[in-house]
Amino acid sequence: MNTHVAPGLELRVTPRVLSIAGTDPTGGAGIQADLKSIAANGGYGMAVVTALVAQNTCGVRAVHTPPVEFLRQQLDAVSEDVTIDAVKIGMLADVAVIREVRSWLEANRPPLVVLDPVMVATSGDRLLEPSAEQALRNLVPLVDLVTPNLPELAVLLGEPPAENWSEAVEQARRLSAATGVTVLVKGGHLTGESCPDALVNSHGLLADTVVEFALPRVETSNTHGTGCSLSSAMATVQARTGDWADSLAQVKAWLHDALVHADDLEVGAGNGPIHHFHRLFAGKAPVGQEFSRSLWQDIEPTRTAIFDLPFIEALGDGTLDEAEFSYYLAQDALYLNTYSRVLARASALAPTESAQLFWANSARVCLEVESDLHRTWLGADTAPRKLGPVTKGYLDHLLAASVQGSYAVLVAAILPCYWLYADVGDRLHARFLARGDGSVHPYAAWLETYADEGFAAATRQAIAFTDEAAGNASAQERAAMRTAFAQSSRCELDFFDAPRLHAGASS
Ligand SMILES: Nc1ncnc2c1ncn2[C@@H]1O[C@H](COP(=O)(O)OP(=O)(O)OP(=O)(O)O)[C@@H](O)[C@H]1O
Ligand SMILES: Cc1ncc(CO)c(N)n1
Repeated sequence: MNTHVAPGLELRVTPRVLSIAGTDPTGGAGIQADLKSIAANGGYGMAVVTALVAQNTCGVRAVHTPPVEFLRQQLDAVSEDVTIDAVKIGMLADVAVIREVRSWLEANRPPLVVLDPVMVATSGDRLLEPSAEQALRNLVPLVDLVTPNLPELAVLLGEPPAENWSEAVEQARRLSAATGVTVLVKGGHLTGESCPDALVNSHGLLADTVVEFALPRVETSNTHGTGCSLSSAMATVQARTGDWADSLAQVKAWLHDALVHADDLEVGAGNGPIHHFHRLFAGKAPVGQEFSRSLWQDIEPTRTAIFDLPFIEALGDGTLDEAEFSYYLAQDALYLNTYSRVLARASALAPTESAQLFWANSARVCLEVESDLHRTWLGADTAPRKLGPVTKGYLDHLLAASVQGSYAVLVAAILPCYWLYADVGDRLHARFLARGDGSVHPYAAWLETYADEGFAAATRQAIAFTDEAAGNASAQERAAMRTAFAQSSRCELDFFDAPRLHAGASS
């Protein structure tokens, strides 16, 4: 089962994101901001320092650029050990640094690279030698997304700065056309009530589209590091969602609130930092992975009970009675038909396009791929099957969740169907391989369907969408999600036990 949104991109719930940038000892910009931004957006942050900057909220005092050999040692130390899902590149200081990062990128291209073409700090101080501008221009075609502010956009094009938003978007179009790279043009430097950003594309499927997001401009002078924070957040969220527009919508909303709470921090006398962890400090419920992890912990007894079932034991070692397996599969075929409609309902309720696409695709794949297995196994046996009592109970629960209208509760009800099957498939398959006796497993096709990496990837996405929904849900809704998840898990347990109880009665 393959439900990836963007082909070739391995989406991860907790992406491993590397920032290659300069430092800010006051913690508001550069690498320090990147690490906070990556973590605040659910990633695992790593950092390679290009330059040490003696700066604070008022300005830059000095820059020390270590030898590029040492930069390369840092880059290699990370990439020879860790799989990097996304890279954000910030301050590059001079030509030698750009050359070294470029050479490393050419040898170790991670799937996702975001370039923030840092040239000048919020304070007006230069962070890139003017002689390095051409080298930076030449780096742009190597990346996936470039995030210039208006003066940087002008320098990259060798044109005067845009004076208004429509000129800026036109310039972004020209940069995208010249480089083949998606441009995130930022309106932070304009004035006016609204603060627009736009994703501009000139190539591929999205050719000539401009996706614009504007949020109200926040009345604050504490905007130090917004550009750094935006670009590293984009790298992180994109590695999880695979959709630039969805990523920008999420990141923009987060950044807006980080600006709203910036004044609370009272850091420095100049342009202070934004509040990266405003959501955590606001005492909001667990977001990101924490919520789904706690769901999984809640159902520990149910998971243990599943692995203790005679049905699962026998399915794993291949000794399962064929009549019981046939009963199970026939009930599962009935189940999957309605389940597919429940997935389609999740798609209809989904708050973002990437979620909508994921659930719609899941509805299709579940009918196609899984019912293939059933057709093959059940063969010409087309005798009408009666809905067993456990199957009916499970479907009633899912249908109830799908009609009561909460997307969050519905996805929580759906999730055990992914997660428990991925877990059972993985463990039983590993157990079979560990036996290593070369025997043919009678239920190998079943094990392979659920131990498959594609199914695991889909499960990770379903988990991420559930966490995302939890992050936007009220405390009451999250409690209902917990109940729905636990209830579906018990249904899964009963479903695996049903053949033992009912196979003889009606198959
Ligand atoms: N006052 C504000 N209110 C709301 N959003 C803002 C404000 N200032 C900047 N932004 C947003 O912050 C992000 C960074 O934009 P900006 O154009 O300031 O980039 P930058 O100049 O690279 O940032 P930096 O200040 O780190 O140098 C954009 O998403 C922009 O829309
Ligand atoms: C190190 C560093 N990178 C980027 C910026 C831009 O804000 C900054 N001030 N410092």
